[in-house]
Amino acid sequence: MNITVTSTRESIQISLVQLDNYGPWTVTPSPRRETDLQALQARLYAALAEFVSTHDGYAFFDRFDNMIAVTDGMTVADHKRFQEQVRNQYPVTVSIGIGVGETPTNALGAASQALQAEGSAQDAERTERLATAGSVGDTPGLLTIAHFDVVDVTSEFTDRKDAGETSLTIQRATVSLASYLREEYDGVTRFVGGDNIIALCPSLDLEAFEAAREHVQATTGIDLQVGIGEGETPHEAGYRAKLALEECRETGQRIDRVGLRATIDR
Ligand SMILES: Nc1nc2c(ncn2[C@@H]2O[C@H](COP(=O)(O)OP(=O)(O)OP(=O)(O)O)[C@@H](O)[C@H]2O)c(=O)[nH]1
Repeated sequence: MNITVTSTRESIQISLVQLDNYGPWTVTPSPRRETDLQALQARLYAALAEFVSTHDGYAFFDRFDNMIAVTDGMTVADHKRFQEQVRNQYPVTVSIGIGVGETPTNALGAASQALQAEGSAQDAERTERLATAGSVGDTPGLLTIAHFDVVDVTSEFTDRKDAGETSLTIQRATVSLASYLREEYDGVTRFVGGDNIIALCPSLDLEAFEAAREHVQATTGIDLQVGIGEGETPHEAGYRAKLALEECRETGQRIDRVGLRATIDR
């Protein structure tokens, strides 16, 4: 195990990006071909990921019609630019709730409530709303990101087991971890592809991450390893988490943390 780095963050900013009136659109004038909808959703997610990346943010596809981004430092004007980009390039528009909270769960809850106050996701009159809760664009301090993955997924699952069974196994691990971190620590946790699960967390000690790992092992039998990173932006924190995860892979330890001593040059 690596050294404990103590850091605090007073707040985190999370944006909830919601496609406007998407449900009715998918069946108007008649149900649209499913693969066309899948391609559109994938492109919109790619657009969001690339947009927040230019501001060193993080993005999660969530349910695709509702996407989440960690947008610390991004202003209302930045979000409006993304709305304009979607309007100009796609056959749909998006509304956005921006929430600032003391914990990831609080921030996402605040973003949700701000957006819900603007009207229903299936209200044809609610178009391109941008609602805020808290001091947007002003979240100084350090952010914590934990990047989990399944130990040896390739040799234990991908190369040996039925792909359907493997997928369900990863989903079970995700639900177990996400529920635990939300209930215990107000974390927001999402599957990001492969065997990777990323958690936005308050500043926690290493014992908390070990407890989360043990919970997943006890409830699903899945052995997770986790890299934890801190930084002033989601990218910085997430990149350090990746460096820490690499350390786990090299050493065989299950938890590693990379603090600010690791400089980020990419
Ligand atoms: N989104 C995302 N996917 C990744 C990342 N790293 C690996 N993957 C995906 O996860 C899959 C498994 O890769 P690994 O986790 O390296 O494989 P492993 O067999 O579990 O090996 P160890 O992690 O060393 O235990 C790959 O096929 C990739 O699709 C990452 O940083 N982000």
